[in-house]
Amino acid sequence: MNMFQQVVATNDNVEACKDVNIAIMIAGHSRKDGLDTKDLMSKNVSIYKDVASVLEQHAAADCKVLVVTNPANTNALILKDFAPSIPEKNITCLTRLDHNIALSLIAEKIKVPVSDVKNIIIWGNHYLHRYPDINHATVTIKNEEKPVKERIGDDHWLKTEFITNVQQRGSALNRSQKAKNSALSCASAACDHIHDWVYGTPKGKWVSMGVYSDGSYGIPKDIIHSFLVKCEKGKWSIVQEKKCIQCLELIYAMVGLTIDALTREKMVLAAKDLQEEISMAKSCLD
Ligand SMILES: NC(=O)c1ccc[n+]([C@@H]2O[C@H](COP(=O)([O-])OP(=O)(O)OC[C@H]3O[C@@H](n4cnc5c(N)ncnc54)[C@H](O)[C@@H]3O)[C@@H](O)[C@H]2O)c1
Repeated sequence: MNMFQQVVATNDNVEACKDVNIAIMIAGHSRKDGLDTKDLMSKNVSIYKDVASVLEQHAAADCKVLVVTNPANTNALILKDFAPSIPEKNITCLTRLDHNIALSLIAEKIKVPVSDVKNIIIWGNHYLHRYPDINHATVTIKNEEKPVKERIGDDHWLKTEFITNVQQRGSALNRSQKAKNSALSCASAACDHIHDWVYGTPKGKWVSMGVYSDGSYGIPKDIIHSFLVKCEKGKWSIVQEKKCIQCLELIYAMVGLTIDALTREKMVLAAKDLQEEISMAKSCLD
């Protein structure tokens, strides 16, 4: 059944937010407007402060929010601060574009379709220090699932060119396509984010989403940080770090992921970068 009914184009925030179940927030300025970081931030966080209360008052009670506008993690946090009655679980930001870029670079390197690669993680902020972690990623070739690291076998490339490419690909797209910038791949990533959030992620597969930190992996609490999540029945949950659990009376099992020293170092850097960005954003609102 085709659920699409109509498009309403409006510059009235109340009309735009009325009864919406899914809000994809793309309003704002981008670097192509020639703004420096502080000016861009100041303009965009003010937009998010203003729109937060409109969304809180007029959107559907269960509205799922995806913030795309940069600085995406921080705008999402500002939106939450100024819309306190929207549940934390309902406010997210887009890091799926970085996730998709990382998948495609790996697929290109191994020469397989992107759909054969899974479980890359983007940690941190949708900005300079976002960190693509391939330690748990796998590629399936002829029905055989193997670690990406093993298939690539070029540790130097993974630790250098690959990381830099993921971190800089968005701005490279902006430079190369000028006015069109990364809009199409960004739109496609936003669809992926909402699709998986609403319909769920397949068993054994996770995706990257900017979500409220509960302190998992030692990431500071109460910031919006990119984690690996799985989604089920319209809800996301963070895939947890390796720990020992009691599964039967006297039987213990190790579940979750292990984090290596390099990833831990990059995660700390990404979280620090994000906390500095949040302080700068809050100073713009004072
Ligand atoms: N998170 C990501 O992965 C990702 C990827 C690409 C772009 N982005 C960001 O998304 C944002 C949008 O990018 P774009 O290329 O579509 O920019 P754009 O300039 O083409 O579109 C932004 C739109 O927002 C509108 N706008 C400006 N102020 C507004 C306000 N106060 N209320 C309502 N609308 C307003 C503008 O008129 C414009 O139409 C930028 O901040 C960009 O950096 C994020």
